[in-house]
Amino acid sequence: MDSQPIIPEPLSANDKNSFAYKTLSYRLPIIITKVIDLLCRQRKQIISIDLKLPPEQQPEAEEETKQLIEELAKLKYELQTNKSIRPIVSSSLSDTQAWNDLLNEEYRHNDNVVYFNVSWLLSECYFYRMMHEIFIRSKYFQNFDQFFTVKKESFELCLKPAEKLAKHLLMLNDQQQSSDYQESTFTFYTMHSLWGNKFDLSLSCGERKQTGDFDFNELESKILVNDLKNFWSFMQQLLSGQNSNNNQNDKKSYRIDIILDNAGYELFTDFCWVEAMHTIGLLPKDQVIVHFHVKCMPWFVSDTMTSDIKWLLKYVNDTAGISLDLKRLNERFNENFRHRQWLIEEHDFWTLPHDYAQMPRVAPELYRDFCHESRLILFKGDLNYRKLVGDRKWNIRTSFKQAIREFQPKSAAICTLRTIKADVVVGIHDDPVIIERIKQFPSDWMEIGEYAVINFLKID
Ligand SMILES: O=P(O)(O)OC[C@H]1O[C@](O)(CO)[C@@H](O)[C@@H]1O
Repeated sequence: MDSQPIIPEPLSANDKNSFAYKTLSYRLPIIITKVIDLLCRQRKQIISIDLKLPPEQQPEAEEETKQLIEELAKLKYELQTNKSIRPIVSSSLSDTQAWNDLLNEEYRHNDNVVYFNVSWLLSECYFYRMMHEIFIRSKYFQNFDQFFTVKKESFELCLKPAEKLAKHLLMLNDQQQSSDYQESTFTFYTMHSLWGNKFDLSLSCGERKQTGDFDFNELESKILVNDLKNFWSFMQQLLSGQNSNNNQNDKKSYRIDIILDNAGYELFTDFCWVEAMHTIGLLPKDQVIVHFHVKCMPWFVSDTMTSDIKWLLKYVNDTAGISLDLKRLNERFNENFRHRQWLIEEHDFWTLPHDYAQMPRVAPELYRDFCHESRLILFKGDLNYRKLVGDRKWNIRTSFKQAIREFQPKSAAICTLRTIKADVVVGIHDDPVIIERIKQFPSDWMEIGEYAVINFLKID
């Protein structure tokens, strides 16, 4: 009899030794306290500068902040006292039905649906969704992004490395397309995009700690699964496949998808990755369309929304004192969007707590596009990785292919670039050297964002 692979249970804060437990007990309360604090201290600036409300509406909006603070404090209390996770009642958002469907499913299987007794994915996503609900229900704060200030300040701290990278990119030689040159450039920009994932502001509870200066030689040994070579071979095949197609009418005939993670410096490195690949001829601009997938609400503190992309482009363009190189590169990004070579896509799926193995069932149109239209799906960051592998208690030796289960888009390659910030990792080969090394790591090595994985998979 064929034995089915055993699917381990999801991570949950019901385990007091888990990072999920720490997250719900300590990190999320700190994050929401900072939002409350922001509304207390900066409500006047938020109302007049961020929301640009006319003077006659400002007193009423200021009054409304009291209500918001009360509701945020209540949400924090409900989390800390392990209250029930209830259906979403009054939202005007398009994801409400999907949320309530999945919660109803949860009530059927679980007779105690409270924060510390559901999967970590469900409790953490629900928390951010309910925080957003508070603002959505308000009169004046519906478009307020409670994390905008920290995202903005975090990028401002990285201007120097951004300028340096821009300078490098502008000097790339678009004529010199030898394979060695392409490979070393590909590696350099992939490393930037990978380690750019350290710029998440949720792990640091909103503290801006990173500076952007990375020593890639030193960091190489911290990449525990490194499928970069396979990723590189695929990029070459992609190009040669296109080149062998002599039919000029087939130009612009393929797309790639990047499931973005954090705004600010990580987003900038992601744009640099694509622009560098365009420049050295690996992703020729006249043949590829890049779909950037963003979140449609403030999410896990620093996740990218459409407004963050617009802010970045405008900020670099408008701010005096920023280097000419960075401004010129930014103009190229702008042009890519203007010419629709780069597209921004929003979908509710990315802010639902679903494991990506459920995508074929719950977001069939998205999955269909991935299967039929896309050549490469690049997943950035920790949360995307958690969702790909179902946020389950996998043995670290489990293969990536097994861990992603039903998420197997035919014809597209999948790549993840992730710094490890949650206690789930797969694909660590039985290499005794790596296993020995891991034994020497600090006990919280999966929680600190100091180690990384690059998984690459092409399903044929
Ligand atoms: O921005 P990323 O890389 O998805 O990280 C998200 C963060 O959220 C969590 O997944 C949960 O809080 C952390 O483990 C991680 O720090």
